[in-house]
Amino acid sequence: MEAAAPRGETPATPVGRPRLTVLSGPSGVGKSTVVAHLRRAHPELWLSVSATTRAPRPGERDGVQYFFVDDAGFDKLIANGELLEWAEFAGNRYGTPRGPVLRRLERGEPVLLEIDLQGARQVRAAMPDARLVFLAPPSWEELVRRLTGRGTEPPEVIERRLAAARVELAAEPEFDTTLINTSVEHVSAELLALVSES
Ligand SMILES: Nc1ncnc2c1ncn2[C@@H]1O[C@H](COP(=O)(O)OP(=O)(O)OP(=O)(O)O)[C@@H](O)[C@H]1O
Ligand SMILES: Nc1nc2c(ncn2[C@@H]2O[C@H](COP(=O)(O)O)[C@@H](O)[C@H]2O)c(=O)[nH]1
Repeated sequence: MEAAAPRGETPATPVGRPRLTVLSGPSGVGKSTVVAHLRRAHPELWLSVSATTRAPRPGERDGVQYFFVDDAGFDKLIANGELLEWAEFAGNRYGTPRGPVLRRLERGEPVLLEIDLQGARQVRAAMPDARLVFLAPPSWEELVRRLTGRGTEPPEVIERRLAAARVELAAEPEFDTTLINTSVEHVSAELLALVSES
């Protein structure tokens, strides 16, 4: 839900100004699937490409899904202040390159980030105007089915991701809006409406 500005105060985001939307939610809920569906229909919608120390999955390409870097490369990004936010998630580090995000916001273009809960919290602290959207599964059983069915992680990594998922699900009230990913088509349309509205 959107917090109303206290009486007599200007809302944090002036009407008509595009802003930063953060999509978060437990691993396997369908964030990438929903964003990919949305961007097939709206290729003009810009999604930040994160840096990560995770190894590429089959089919993933450097600079497309992620910028794949080693630990030393990630350390350098942090040391140089090049990340808007970063977090360790299930044994790997992930971070949002700061420059491209700020340049687009300065040009008045909407920005979409797909990041974990820790990152969402950092963005909220740094950019209070950001809209935080939580993507929730229809049920815990369905989340486990999706994460396992994706077939991209070994069982011990799935366990770590499910442990993180319990923490992320408990943090849902921190978000401005919750969307339930029952249907990719339906939830993509809901997300588009949120990203497009100012
Ligand atoms: N609405 C849906 N109904 C059924 N399956 C879905 C739905 N949305 C996504 N999936 C499937 O769930 C699996 C996980 O989706 P996806 O990889 O997009 O999740 P994610 O939230 O991006 O995960 P991660 O945070 O680990 O990157 C995929 O196999 C995808 O096809
Ligand atoms: N805090 C950040 N989290 C990020 C970023 N990019 C992706 N993520 C999140 O990491 C997990 C795992 O992703 P996966 O591709 O290994 O499945 C997931 O929740 C992503 O949303 C980032 O830049 N910062």
